[in-house]
Amino acid sequence: MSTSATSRPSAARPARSCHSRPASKRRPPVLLPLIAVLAVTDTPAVHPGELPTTAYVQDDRNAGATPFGGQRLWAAFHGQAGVDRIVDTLVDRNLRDPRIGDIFKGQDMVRVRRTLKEQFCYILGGGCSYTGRTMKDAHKDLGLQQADFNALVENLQAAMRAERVSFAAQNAFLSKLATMERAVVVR
Ligand code: HEM
Repeated sequence: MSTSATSRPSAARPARSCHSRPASKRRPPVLLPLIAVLAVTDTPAVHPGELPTTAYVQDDRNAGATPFGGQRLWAAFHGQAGVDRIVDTLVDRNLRDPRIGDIFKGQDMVRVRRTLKEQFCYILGGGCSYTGRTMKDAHKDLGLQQADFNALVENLQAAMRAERVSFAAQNAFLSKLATMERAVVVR
């Protein structure tokens, strides 16, 4: 078996390492600032069937409310399966609703469904992470009015009723969402 001449550093052209350059000629460490910027602006992964969004910092606090402690609310909403049904009913009702349906048309409803499920699970104490944008950012270009907010709340109440969530649990959850009104509605 012959040894290939190319596998050895040639005597005429000794192998070079960047560390052998004098410090003054080394390339500037461009990767370090790039990594620092990415850590702050954090481009979230694009999930299957969803459109990319502009970069934002992912944080559970973007959900807009702190989670309930314990498992009481999570159980009252029938866990993940119950939350999935409620969000699907809510989104379907919103899309069919003549008062607010047009606001949702043409939006990335795959993403809205997914992030709403995460947000509800997070707030209800189901232990999910919320990966979406802040309520202010997500709604800033929609020009939403109080009447739009009220229509969505009505649809959510109907979805929770259909899931047979107790009125006490419905009201506890609605009180968390009420605090987001200022971030969602334009005044
Ligand atoms: C407390 C009430 C509300 C909550 C908790 C909520 C929650 C959310 C969430 C989690 C998202 C996705 C965020 C993301 O993409 O990162 C979203 C987006 C959206 N929401 Fe809401 N929302 C509320 C009120 C409303 C109302 C009243 C309307 C209209 C009637 C509305 C219309 C939309 C639309 C159209 C989007 C998609 C925006 C886009 O992708 O640019 N939301 N909302």
